[in-house]
Amino acid sequence: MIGHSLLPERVKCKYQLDILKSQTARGIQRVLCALLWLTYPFFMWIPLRGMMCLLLVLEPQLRPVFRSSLQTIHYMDLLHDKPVIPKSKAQTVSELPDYVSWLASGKQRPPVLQMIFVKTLRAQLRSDSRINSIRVWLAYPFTIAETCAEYAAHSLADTAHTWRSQIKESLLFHSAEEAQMPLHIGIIMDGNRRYARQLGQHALMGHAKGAATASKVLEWWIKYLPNTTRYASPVRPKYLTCWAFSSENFERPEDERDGLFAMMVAEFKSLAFTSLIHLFQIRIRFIGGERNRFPPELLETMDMVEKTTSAYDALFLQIAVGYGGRQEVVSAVRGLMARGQEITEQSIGAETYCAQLAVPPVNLIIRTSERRTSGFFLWDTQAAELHFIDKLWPQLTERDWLHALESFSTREIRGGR
Ligand SMILES: CC(C)=CCC/C(C)=C/CC/C(C)=C/COP(=O)(O)OP(=O)(O)O
Repeated sequence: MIGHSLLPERVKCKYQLDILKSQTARGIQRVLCALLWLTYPFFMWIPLRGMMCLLLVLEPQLRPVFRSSLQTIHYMDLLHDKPVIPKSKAQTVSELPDYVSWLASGKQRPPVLQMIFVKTLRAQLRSDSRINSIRVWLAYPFTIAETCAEYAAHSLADTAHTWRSQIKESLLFHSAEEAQMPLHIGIIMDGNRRYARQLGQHALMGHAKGAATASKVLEWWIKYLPNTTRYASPVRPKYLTCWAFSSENFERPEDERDGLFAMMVAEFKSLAFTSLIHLFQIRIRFIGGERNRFPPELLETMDMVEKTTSAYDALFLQIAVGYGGRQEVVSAVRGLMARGQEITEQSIGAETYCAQLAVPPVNLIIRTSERRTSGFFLWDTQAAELHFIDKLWPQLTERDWLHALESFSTREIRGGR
């Protein structure tokens, strides 16, 4: 429990995370939860709606107890002991179903019982008469059956998917020669809003799903890194850069922008407490400009994450926020002019974010949903290979990631020679 030891004492005792260490306590906890969820519809006759809404609001706080994973810290604002909820103007009762969807759109698929609860509650919140409430109650067994069937189908699909990936992985990485792998991968995450729009949801729901995909990508990056745990040859540092927020994104509607800021705070804090980061000694750094346009809380969080991982040097994760390719070149040139230095290819090249952080130029850019680079590492991508995926970012799968690596491994890279 690496992440657990990093949590502040105040948080550890308040959220009783140590209960998760005991198998028996966890078992009892689960039985109690199951009893609660199963008996809850029978209390329908009592005006429980208010209490259920309260439960919903408390849910992010209860999540650490219900979920046996430190990923739960994901939505917690650890510094202030409160759940992180995307800000939306005047949250009224009529908007609660959206909030329910947001809760259900966490990083991982919620446990089956919780899902049944969310579905029933959503139907109840929509029911405007006693007759409709009774209908929801009568439909309860069907909701259970439907959700269980959905979960079974998902588990089967997941198993098939894992097998497929494992076969593909063994073909790629266990061949006689070592596969040609990119040293530095750059990712442009695109399509979150379109994904939400397709589902008739708020843009922030798309971003929440996008953030979940970003953490899966981190896992895949590590999982398929050759020369780490599986290979005997010496470990070479590897680099991953994710473009999370561009200079243009500042112009998004206020509620979306503020929601994105809140989500980034939660995501970045969660990164600092993710075991993977500490196990694989990943150093996290933020690149980009226009820091004065970010809220102080986000700046503090970025600072905290950089400090927490500053001693690591095995793998390097760069997160671009407030980044624009032209802005990067302009600020490099301005820096040179301010110091009275000559403007040459070499001098500009030495001023880019990559050069400043001693990160090699990008070898592979992966972008979803669009076929352009939008100025991503304008200066440092001259020799980069491009891989476009015709899917929206939240739809990216492990198979797509493997396919990108496989495609890179088969390219003939001559670097202009
Ligand atoms: C840990 C980590 C890296 C977290 C990042 C959080 C995250 C997912 C940020 C992405 C935000 C963004 C502007 C995506 C682009 O989709 P879009 O809104 O432009 O979608 P559209 O093309 O459909 O409009």
